Amino acid sequence: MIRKNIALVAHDNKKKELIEWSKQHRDSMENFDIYATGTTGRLLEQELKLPIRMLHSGPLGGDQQIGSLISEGKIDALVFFWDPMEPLPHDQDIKALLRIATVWNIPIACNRSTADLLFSTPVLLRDYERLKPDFSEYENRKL
Ligand SMILES: O=C(CO)COP(=O)(O)O
Repeated sequence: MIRKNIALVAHDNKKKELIEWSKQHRDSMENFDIYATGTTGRLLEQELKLPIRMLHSGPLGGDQQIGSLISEGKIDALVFFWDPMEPLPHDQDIKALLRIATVWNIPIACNRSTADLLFSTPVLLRDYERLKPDFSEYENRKL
């Protein structure tokens, strides 16, 4: 079975929820290589006792690092519990991450119920072969 890569990110007001959720799904987590932004990653490592590939903290570029990995085809799913109630200094990075994940057709779970759905099926782990978007029209456009 090919190991899949998952990115986990949560804003401060959502970290508790992400940790609870990931503990609930710890068995499934073991099957993934986990990437996370700095503070989220540190907390997850403490709680799950699983290796986490830690990136920068979000405001220092972590969202952009995950976006870059997505555009290189290295992330298979994104669980991003972002905070809908508070503006953050790196709002543009957050928007950019959500955008690039959409562009590359990555499954994105932004709340617990969607994350539960994502993990309630073995599809993501086993036979899930994400349809790669066709960018040829964009790449070959005549200017
Ligand atoms: O800000 C974040 C995502 O936008 C998350 O960063 P931290 O995991 O470092 O808190």
